[in-house]
Amino acid sequence: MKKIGLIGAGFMGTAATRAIRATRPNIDIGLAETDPSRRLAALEEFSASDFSGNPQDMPSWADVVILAVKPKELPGLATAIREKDPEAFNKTFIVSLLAGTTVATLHRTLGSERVIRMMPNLAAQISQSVTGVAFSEALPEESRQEILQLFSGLGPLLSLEEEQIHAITALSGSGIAFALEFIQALTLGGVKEGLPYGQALEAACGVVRSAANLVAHTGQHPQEIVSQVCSPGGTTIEGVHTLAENRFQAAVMEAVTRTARRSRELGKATEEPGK
Ligand SMILES: NC(=O)C1=CN([C@@H]2O[C@H](COP(=O)(O)OP(=O)(O)OC[C@H]3O[C@@H](n4cnc5c(N)ncnc54)[C@H](OP(=O)(O)O)[C@@H]3O)[C@@H](O)[C@H]2O)C=CC1
Ligand SMILES: O=C(O)[C@@H]1CCC=N1
Repeated sequence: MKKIGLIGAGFMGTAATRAIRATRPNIDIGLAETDPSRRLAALEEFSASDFSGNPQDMPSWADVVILAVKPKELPGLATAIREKDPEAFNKTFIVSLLAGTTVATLHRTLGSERVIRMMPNLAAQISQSVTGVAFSEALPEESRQEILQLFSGLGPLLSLEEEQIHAITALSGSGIAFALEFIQALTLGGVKEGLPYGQALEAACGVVRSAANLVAHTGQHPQEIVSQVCSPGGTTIEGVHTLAENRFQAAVMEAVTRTARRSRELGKATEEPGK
């Protein structure tokens, strides 16, 4: 695969394209973007070909087209392209990053079965996204492997049943924001206790990074490590008690559940545009 097309050079499309370019420096990139300043920035960053005025020509040019517009933009975009070339989307593989939008909706809206759903997060741009992948059943194994290889620069790719994409959206696509909220809260706590903001932020980032690394390197259950930190009658148990009193785990679990629910709602809305 030598050419990729990007429709929607916003936060996520750009992050994914950066990751692919990092592993394949010689790949050709084409893009279509309606926002003029984003278009210029992305054309420059990727030395890309501009398909913004003729997006219907992108699918026959690119080996893979990455769809990275907001879910509500999909019907208008697909109609505009298919009015000019009804077979456009059959000429390439389509990787959709759209939250909620199902493979079945993509089939129907694009008129092609050569579709793949991916749910990355913004850490793709540093090759550290945990990305859920669900393939159209019509896609042969060889094509699946080629796609996984092409997108390997985003970070770990998890092949999932399509229904599980809602969960990975909540945990990873959106979940990175929850982790960042925690980092910010930890930082502000440090500031309240007298640390300068910069040092508190550095400490908070370091602690969260090291906690994740400890779980990965030791293979221990997080709760086991927590119990090693909590000296009887010591400092940590005070903080752990405070988190429990404030229903910290329940709040995070509820955030994941409601986010997954919203992903399902977006899926329904793109199934039945206008609702
Ligand atoms: N942000 C994230 O962390 C993640 C996002 N996603 C998914 O990625 C998709 C993009 O999200 P995100 O990057 O945040 O959104 P952005 O709004 O940052 O980017 C989308 C871009 O697409 C442009 N656009 C809209 N319509 C068209 C069109 N017809 N042709 C070309 N360009 C168009 C928009 O321009 P304009 O502003 O002019 O409309 C905008 O610049 C969404 O579907 C989202 O669900 C998935 C995982 C994580
Ligand atoms: O908030 C959103 O809808 C998108 C999808 C996952 C992350 N951002």
